[in-house]
Amino acid sequence: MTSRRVVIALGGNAMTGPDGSATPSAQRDAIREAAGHIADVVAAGVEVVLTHGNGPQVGNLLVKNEMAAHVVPPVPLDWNVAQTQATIAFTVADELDAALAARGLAQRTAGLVTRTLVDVDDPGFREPSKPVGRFLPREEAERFVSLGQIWEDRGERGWRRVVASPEPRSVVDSPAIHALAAAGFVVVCAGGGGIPVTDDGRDGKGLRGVEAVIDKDLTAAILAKELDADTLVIATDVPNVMIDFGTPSQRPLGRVTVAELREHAAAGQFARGSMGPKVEAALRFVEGGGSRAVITSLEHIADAVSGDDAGTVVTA
Ligand SMILES: Nc1ncnc2c1ncn2[C@@H]1O[C@H](COP(=O)(O)OP(=O)(O)O)[C@@H](O)[C@H]1O
Ligand SMILES: NC(=O)OP(=O)(O)O
Repeated sequence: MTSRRVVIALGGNAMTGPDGSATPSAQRDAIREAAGHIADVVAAGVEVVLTHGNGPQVGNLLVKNEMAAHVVPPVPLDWNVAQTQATIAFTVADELDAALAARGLAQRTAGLVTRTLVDVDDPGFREPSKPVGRFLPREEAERFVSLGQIWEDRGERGWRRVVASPEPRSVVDSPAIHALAAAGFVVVCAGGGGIPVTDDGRDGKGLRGVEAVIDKDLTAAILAKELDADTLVIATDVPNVMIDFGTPSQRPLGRVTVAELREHAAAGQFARGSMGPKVEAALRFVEGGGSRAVITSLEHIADAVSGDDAGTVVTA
């Protein structure tokens, strides 16, 4: 099977190196590796629209802002999201253009600063849930909690700061993404779930950025639907979604229907803040009329696009 248009969502694991370090060189190396796999998909004749996470990067920018607040004016979180889109998109463009050229392809990459519409009264503003930035040991995290920040125990790797994360409603810049893809560009867009904007409370004066970080997998599901993609690929660091993850009875899910996967989700199989949103995004895309969604690791994405034998494949 060959797909006409595919949306690929790159997870943080694919962009920051094996230990989660977000140094420029670790990011560059990880993106170079990802670019090779994405170029293989393009080389198979598929139109690719690429989106990506920004959790580590936006959390780090937030810290820089706060630390330098007495020296230069701090900027709001939505500005930080925009800045991560720019940095990641240009890095992906460099690496992907090189990988495309190495495969003899004339196609080029275009990055687009992208806004995502959210509701101003979304409960996600009142109950922060999106993990960003670095992991810290509990004692260090508690120091920041005492300063008013919200941190959460993320298990083995330590504690992580969480910020507001409203539900994405629509991707404001979808028409521009569609135009660039139709013109033959591999488009990098809606990074970090998109810059959250609302159209409420401005008396018809247009959109306004709001301080939050949207889940990129949930935005990817909307983007794939709005672009009429036939497949949504969510690329992370595990080849399959697992049932009973991390226990002796763990087993990989291969092909699965939305009804089966909804049952597993309702039974609490998928962790909030990691596999949970990926599964939810896959379900929403297929339930919304998309033909299939695949959750798999980077090295399997070309196989996941060309057939049904790689990764966890969700169909109606
Ligand atoms: N049921 C599950 N099946 C597979 N992986 C799971 C499951 N539950 C939690 N995970 C964890 O989810 C991780 C992927 O989520 P996350 O780290 O947020 O990905 P990314 O940064 O690539 O978007 C895996 O590395 C794995 O540790
Ligand atoms: N914005 C977002 O979902 O980023 P991560 O995928 O890096 O968590």
